[in-house]
Amino acid sequence: MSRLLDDIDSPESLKALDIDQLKTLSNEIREFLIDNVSKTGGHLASNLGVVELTIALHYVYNSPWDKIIWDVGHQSYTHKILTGRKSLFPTLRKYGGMSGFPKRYESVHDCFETGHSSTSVSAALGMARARDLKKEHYSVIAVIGDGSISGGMAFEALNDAGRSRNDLTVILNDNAMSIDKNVGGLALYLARLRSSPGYGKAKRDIKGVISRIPYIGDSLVSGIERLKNSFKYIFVPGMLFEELGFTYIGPIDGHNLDELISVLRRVKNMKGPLLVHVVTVKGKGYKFSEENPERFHGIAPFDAENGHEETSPDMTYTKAFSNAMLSAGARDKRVVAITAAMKDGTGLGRFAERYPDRFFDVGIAEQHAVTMAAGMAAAGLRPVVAIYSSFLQRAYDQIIHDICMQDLPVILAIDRAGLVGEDGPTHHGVFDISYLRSMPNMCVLAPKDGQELDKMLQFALSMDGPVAIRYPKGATYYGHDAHQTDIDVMNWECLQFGADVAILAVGRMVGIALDAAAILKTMGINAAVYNARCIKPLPSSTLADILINIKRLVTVEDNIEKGGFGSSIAEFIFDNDIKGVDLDIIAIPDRFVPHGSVDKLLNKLKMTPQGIASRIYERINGNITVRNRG
Ligand SMILES: Cc1ncc(C[n+]2csc(CCOP(=O)(O)OP(=O)(O)O)c2C)c(N)n1
Ligand SMILES: CC(=O)[C@@H](O)[C@H](O)COP(=O)(O)O
Ligand SMILES: [Mg+2]
Repeated sequence: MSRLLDDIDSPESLKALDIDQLKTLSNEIREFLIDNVSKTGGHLASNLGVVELTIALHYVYNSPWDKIIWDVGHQSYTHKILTGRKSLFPTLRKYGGMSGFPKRYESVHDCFETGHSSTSVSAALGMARARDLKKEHYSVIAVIGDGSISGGMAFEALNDAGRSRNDLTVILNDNAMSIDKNVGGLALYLARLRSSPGYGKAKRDIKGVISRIPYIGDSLVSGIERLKNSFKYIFVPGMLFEELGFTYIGPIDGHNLDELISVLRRVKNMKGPLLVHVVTVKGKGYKFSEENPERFHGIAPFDAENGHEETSPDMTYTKAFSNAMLSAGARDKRVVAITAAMKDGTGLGRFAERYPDRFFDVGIAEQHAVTMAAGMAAAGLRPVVAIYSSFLQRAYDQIIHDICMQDLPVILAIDRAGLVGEDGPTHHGVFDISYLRSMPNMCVLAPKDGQELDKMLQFALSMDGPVAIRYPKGATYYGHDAHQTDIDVMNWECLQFGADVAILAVGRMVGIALDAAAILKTMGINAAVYNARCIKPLPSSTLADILINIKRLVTVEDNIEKGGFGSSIAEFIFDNDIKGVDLDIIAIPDRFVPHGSVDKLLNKLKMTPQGIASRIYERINGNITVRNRG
């Protein structure tokens, strides 16, 4: 049977449909999303929740003339379908395939790239101001979730936009969920709006609100009564958003296409900063994701019939951290755990259950999480802030100003360090070594396996200053079975002796370096391999000892080459005026790495055992121009 979806390849083709057809289309899109994401994996629940909203936006507005900005961008799949990318879904998040986030290179309809949360209102206000300065005429719409609107940047932007005279529409997609249940005062406030006993009051006060709208389309200006009757939705005065300077419209049922389209048609003609509050159900239309939106937020391939995911690895670094935190919490009552809306992603779920009083989910607020931890440390607690590497970039200044400058004992547990794979460049955690090692007082550690992670956490909790422990997404390393019970966290571990070259490897790259050394052996090259678990401070006497015997060093790290671990070795050689050393830094090159599986990306970057072995072989044999530009 033919589907309406088969003929939809642009917003124009959508506009040819009537409302009943749009409803049919929304069902077809849901089936399409479930079918495709079950095969590729991806952010299913958020996308199922915005099918009608996305249809209504493209039905009413004229993208790419009008600009639609998707906050985080993880919910942009229907937007991608409606803007001509349906056929690319089998390639979703695969190397060379379609990104899971808006990308300007993919489509003119992706007017602004996202991935990190809470950026859309700032970007939209920027576009609106540019439009007005250039005397152009188009609508700018930011679509932001109830989780993302709680982020500091979103508040800053609302504060600015609310007082501006610029025309701008913020669509608040409220599903009461971040990845987990949404937290904080704003979430409670939105819950009150949703249950809306204030409807009656709103209706009484509507006249006052309308009088504050600077301009309403011609047909409406004439009669407030007519407006009142024709708007089934509500203007609610005296609320937070109104006080900030926005005209608030809502709450609207985000799955009712008639209502959405009629509201957006009117909103399109209104002036000034507007906030349209749309209520949706995360995971809508698929039993398993409605029941369990957390699990279907970002999911690996799964069986669409029963919702079962492909099996995940037994022991990940995240699970090792989770275990280590349970033990740390039992040992020391001063240990507290903080997450910025990533409780399960960072493995803190079990700590939260076991020690609810010592667990803090602050919402999508990395800056606040870090400074709050500094406050806790200053007041005698031992805070562990677990944040993904790329999201921690948000808190760069807070780490310097609030933690390092006061030399406070805050532990940064940095998950998803290195390449994360399918989420791509917005999420790869490849900058943390560079920015953390430049901070005075900061100690930077990287475990090669789960056992070291545990020891590092214990060590960090015994320290009086800041410690960052960075570890990657995925299965822990098992290859090296000679586990030491007495790990000297501040020193490197020699895993293999060899006289021709010393490979100094960091974290996940240790196992890969050992495999590279095995390949080199078959090529007649004896490589020493060191687990460079302490990145800062460098264990200078160990490094100096290595350099007495071996003048050829290769560093291997899953961090950007500029300013990373390899750079610190170059600085050491330079600072100590050590002559005759050949240093090769194998790291992420100076460009953004696309999405794709971690294995595929490492392969492309020639950071696999074979790639590293070949590069070392060629360098030793005279061709020193080989770089990892893959
Ligand atoms: C700066 C930053 N921190 C954390 C995340 C991880 N993250 C992605 S989506 C999400 C929840 C967003 O909730 P909401 O905006 O309500 O969208 P929903 O998933 O409910 O549709 C979080 C915490 C992120 N992308 N960016
Ligand atoms: C959209 C977003 O930022 C998160 O959902 C992220 O994709 C989670 O990554 P993990 O799947 O590695 O937890
Ligand atoms: Mg939400």
